[in-house]
Amino acid sequence: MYTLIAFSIILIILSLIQFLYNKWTFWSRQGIPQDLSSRTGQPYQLVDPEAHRKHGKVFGFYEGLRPCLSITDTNLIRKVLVTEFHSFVNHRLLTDPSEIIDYGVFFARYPQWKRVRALQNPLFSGGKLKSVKPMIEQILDELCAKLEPMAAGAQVIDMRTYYDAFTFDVIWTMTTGANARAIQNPHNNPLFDATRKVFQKDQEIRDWVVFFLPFTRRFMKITFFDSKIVSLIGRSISHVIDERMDKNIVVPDLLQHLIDTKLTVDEVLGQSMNMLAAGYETTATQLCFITRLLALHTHHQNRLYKEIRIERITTNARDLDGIYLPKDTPIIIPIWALHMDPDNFEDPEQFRPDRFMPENRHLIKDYTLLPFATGPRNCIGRKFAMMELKYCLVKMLSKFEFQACEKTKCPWIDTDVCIGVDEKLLLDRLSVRNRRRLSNWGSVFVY
Ligand code: HEM
Repeated sequence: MYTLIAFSIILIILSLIQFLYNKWTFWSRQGIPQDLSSRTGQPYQLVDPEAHRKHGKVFGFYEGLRPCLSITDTNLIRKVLVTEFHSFVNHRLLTDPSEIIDYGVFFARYPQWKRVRALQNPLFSGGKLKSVKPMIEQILDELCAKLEPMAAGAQVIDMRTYYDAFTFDVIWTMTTGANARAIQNPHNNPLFDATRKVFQKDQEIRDWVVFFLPFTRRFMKITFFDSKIVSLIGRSISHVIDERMDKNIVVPDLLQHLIDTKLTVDEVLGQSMNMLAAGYETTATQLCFITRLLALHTHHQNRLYKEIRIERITTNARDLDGIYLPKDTPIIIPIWALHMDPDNFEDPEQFRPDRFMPENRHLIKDYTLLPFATGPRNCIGRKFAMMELKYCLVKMLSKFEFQACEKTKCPWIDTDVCIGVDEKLLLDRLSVRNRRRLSNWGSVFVY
């Protein structure tokens, strides 16, 4: 009897080893280098370039049992994002269909994605962008007015908060037609606070479950975004919709456009939340990043950037240049590793904005510079974000001078730039103080 039990246990253990061995050799069996180190909780901008330096431009890794492919090979990037787009239409499944944000264009799956994307493209046309310029200018004036007394008073401020407040006020006004007044009141503003928490709270357990044990999510009722926070944001947007319906108010903003396109209420809510999530933290992070670079390289102040990863999953099982990819395999295009590859940019860690000037554009190889991705599913807010960034920087630089101090760190060493999981972004600090020799100019010290 005991012999039988012992034999069964050994058999189960051996089968399990065989099963795991099969799963975790998926890439090596195809001759693709594989990275078995734990990549959990590590900032992408540190692990991605290092792994690509070690394994080359294509390597595989595993999230739990699921094989994922990371690529910086420009030929494969072209295929995934553009020429063979139909096989890689969808983003990775992070949200659950029960979550309202799942209706949003970022999370929507084909063919639903095609419909909601087409409905929203007109919102980012040249004419529409022109119409939101005065709104951005007004919010920028509020930002400068808030910072000016601080610049005059040698006060230490948390500049990350003010950039967050600026981009939040802009996107909230663009979405709902109402100014959330986060710049005026950044520390006691439940809506702003809730939205920041979506990005800054400790996401580790959620990430772990979503990435490694996706099948347990329903059973454990774990959502990718904190449901209490998301429902507070949802209630605020619903309130605006109800008020408009009741009072027959028509405001020419994103929300109205969505209501007019006859989307369901849940779809309207999902799109609005999506815009808020996609349009606020990304742009604020860029502003912090650029401000730090400018502070460290004062000679460039008169005259950008960091990113997230692009992720897609395979629509069906298929072959990509001889690499077999099962259905739903995540393909990761680590933008940071791509931009930091010396094959693409000479001395990538040197801040040389000249390389992006029009006269040098021809030196940039195709598919090596992808801050907003490319192809049919690129960033819908690209032009809007560029306009907002340029306006903000021009205005800030006309009023203030960013100065580095001994605490100023190089952004890619200090800042964890990955989206959604980063608490360290809060440490991005600026202190503002008056510099007499620059007469009425303030100086912004970047930590
Ligand atoms: C500097 C700021 C920004 C950066 C670096 C950025 C970057 C990106 C990237 C890399 C993607 C993924 C594209 C892909 O998977 O191929 C994306 C998607 C998206 N972005 Fe942005 N973005 C920024 C600002 C904005 C703003 C301001 C908005 C809205 C007003 C926005 C809305 C979106 C949406 C809705 C998507 C999903 C598009 C889709 O799936 O069809 N983004 N963004």
